[in-house]
Amino acid sequence: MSTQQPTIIYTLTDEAPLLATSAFLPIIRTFTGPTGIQVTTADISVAGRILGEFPEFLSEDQRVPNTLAELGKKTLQPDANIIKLPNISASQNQLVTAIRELQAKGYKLPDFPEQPQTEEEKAIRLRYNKCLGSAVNPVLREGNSDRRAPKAVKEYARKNPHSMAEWSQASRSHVSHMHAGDFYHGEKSLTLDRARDVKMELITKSGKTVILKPKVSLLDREVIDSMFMSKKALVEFYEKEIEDAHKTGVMFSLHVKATMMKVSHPIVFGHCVKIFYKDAFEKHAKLFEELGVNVNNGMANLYDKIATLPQSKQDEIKRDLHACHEHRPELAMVDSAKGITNFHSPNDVIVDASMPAMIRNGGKMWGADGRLKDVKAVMPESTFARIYQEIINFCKWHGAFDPKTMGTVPNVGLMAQQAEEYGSHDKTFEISEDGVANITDLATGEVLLSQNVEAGDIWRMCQVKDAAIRDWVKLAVTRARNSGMPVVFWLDSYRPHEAQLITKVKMYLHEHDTTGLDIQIMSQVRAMRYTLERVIRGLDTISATGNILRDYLTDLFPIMELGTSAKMLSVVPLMAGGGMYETGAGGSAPKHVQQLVEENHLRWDSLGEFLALAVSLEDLGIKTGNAQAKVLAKTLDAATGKLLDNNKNPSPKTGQLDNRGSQFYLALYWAQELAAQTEDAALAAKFAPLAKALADGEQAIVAELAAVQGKPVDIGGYYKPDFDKLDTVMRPSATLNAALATVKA
Ligand SMILES: NC(=O)C1=CN([C@@H]2O[C@H](COP(=O)(O)OP(=O)(O)OC[C@H]3O[C@@H](n4cnc5c(N)ncnc54)[C@H](OP(=O)(O)O)[C@@H]3O)[C@@H](O)[C@H]2O)C=CC1
Ligand SMILES: O=C(O)CCC(=O)C(=O)O
Ligand SMILES: [Mg+2]
Repeated sequence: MSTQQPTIIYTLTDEAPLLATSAFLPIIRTFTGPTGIQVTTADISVAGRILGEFPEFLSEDQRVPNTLAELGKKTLQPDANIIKLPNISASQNQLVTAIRELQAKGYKLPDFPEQPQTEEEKAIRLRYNKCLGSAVNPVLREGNSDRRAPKAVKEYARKNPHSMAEWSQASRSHVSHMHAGDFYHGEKSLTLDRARDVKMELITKSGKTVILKPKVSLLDREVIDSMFMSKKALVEFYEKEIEDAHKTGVMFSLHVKATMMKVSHPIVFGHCVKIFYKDAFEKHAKLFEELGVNVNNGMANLYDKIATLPQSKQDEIKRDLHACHEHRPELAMVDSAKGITNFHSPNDVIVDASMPAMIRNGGKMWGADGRLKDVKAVMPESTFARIYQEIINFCKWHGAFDPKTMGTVPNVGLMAQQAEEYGSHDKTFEISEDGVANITDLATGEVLLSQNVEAGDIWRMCQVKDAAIRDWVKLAVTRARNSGMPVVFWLDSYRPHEAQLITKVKMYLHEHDTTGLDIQIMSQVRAMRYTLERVIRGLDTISATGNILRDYLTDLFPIMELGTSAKMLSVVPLMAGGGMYETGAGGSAPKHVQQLVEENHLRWDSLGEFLALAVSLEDLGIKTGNAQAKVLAKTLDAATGKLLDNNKNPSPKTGQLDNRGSQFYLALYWAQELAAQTEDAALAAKFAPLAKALADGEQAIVAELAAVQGKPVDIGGYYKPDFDKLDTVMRPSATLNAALATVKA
């Protein structure tokens, strides 16, 4: 990107956010056009990433560049200004479906090798693996995370509180986690004394050396961890908890993050399914192996694989699976109407969103009969699960939170430079044989960290670079200073990794003037308790956390405070000087696409996009000295405030104002704000006619947008929709389109 023109890069992602973009980009360009700010796009959708990975299989005109890699490079340049919408972190099932859709569209991609045998298949599988799970965020997040509810949004939530179910002290809901044998209990950690290249190797009991990762280059003062999850302990834990739920008559649910922990959590998930249906799996072990059933990809995989069998055999397997339910607890449902359970796919229940939803529902999840019930929430790894038990205890005692009065909990999260779990994907292994797992210095042969492991254990290495930690501490201090809020670092001195972080946090705090600031370090459970005690008193507290708690808390608190994390401001100040502005903290909500396709109503709330665009413009204004960008930012913020005040956000119900209507109101208010401001007379003059046209056309536009609803629409694909069709569907108001077209750059 050699252009001198100030540029914002807007990402094209998947599902609902992409749909919203089809309508919003033309609006953005209408407003930025006269100021010379360029808005370019970068396609990082799962379909785009697949195509970018396999150019040699495609015809010339089908080829696309590896946009994600290019955008990753851009994040390392000081002028980067990126608006990042949520993208699919694909499960294997989603990836396979996306590949099939692309193949059906004429892209001659190789099939996804589920069980690669030949070298060629293994190579293809490795390339497809790059598109699996959380494959985008670790590449782009070259900075730490600053997520908060903007003042106007918090005020709006106070005035228009969302519904919160009641909590009863008699609730039987609780969290179950391991007390031994999990990553927490087996963790070892150290800070490097100098830059080193290391390897990860397994020395088996039988005397073999298996090199699992030949080389990892580590920097001076980097923190590394070696940890493992014992398969034996995990399986025993599941047996015990499933039995406990059955005996005590409470519903069972499993909460993992198979997208972000894309190697370890599908395995953790798969063991649970196999234990739950143990009898059926034992009986059909040989057949399942022949069929290549892999329930790490959920029960959906099993049903898919047995579909090729004769009907009588299929019926027998289904009967045997059903029979297991006789002596197993009731399972929480993802979709009780369609009979989809918690075990259907590992990505269906993603802990950051699923636990807050449960807590908001008074500690309940849906049962097979379509009723809300108390539930045992199983999160095997104890490291972070304990925070949820603490908040459940709190709700049982104090009742549900009150959005009208509760304080806010912004987050400053450590995630830069593939920090912690983000960097672990290629350093996580399922151990093949009993032995010793070592992280060994390549040059000296010195064993830095060593673990005794057994076959089936999951062993992984995480790392955090010193510069990332230093930047995180700086960001926390800056946020404390700018907001006047206290900061709590959620760090547990009993956890080896966090003990290393505590030393560094204390050291780097000395680099800042912290006079008058309230900065504390507390273990996670204490931090939760302390924060909640303040929350119910209406007091605000910044949480400074590692990567996983960043993810968990930035859904948990927004969902309590605002009803959704979609309304969060989510900034990534890039360490190289640029900025990435994420929209909300939520995902891509597949249900939303279904509703659009069936009923032509898009419930997706683009408030996150509006907030992100305003800070992106402001940053551009400051860094390039473009005064008009600043005016655009200020007026957009005011327009967003007005949108909230006037309740013009989308409704989930078909027939009412949807995403497109909400965007129309934003455009109207933005144009009015621009016309009314006095800082830039040229801009005021440019947008006055648009403000008038939109105000005059309000009734017609809203009617045109409403008229299309209630009927199915065709967008030409799920993973790779047809952009022309999208344009037609997402921009159905001729009056609005004509008004926008009158503004000339
Ligand atoms: N930054 C990123 O790129 C992220 C990507 N993801 C990906 O998103 C997908 C779905 O994840 P999931 O855990 O279900 O999380 P989601 O946040 O997509 O969904 C949870 C629920 O939150 C509500 N919601 C979230 N955002 C909005 C919005 N802008 N407008 C209206 N409602 C919203 C919806 O509730 P309701 O339907 O009740 O309105 C939705 O069903 C996965 O592929 C996941 O990997 C997830 C998190 C972050
Ligand atoms: O990278 C991911 O998949 C996690 C995304 C997410 O949920 C978040 O950043 O809040
Ligand atoms: Mg999240």
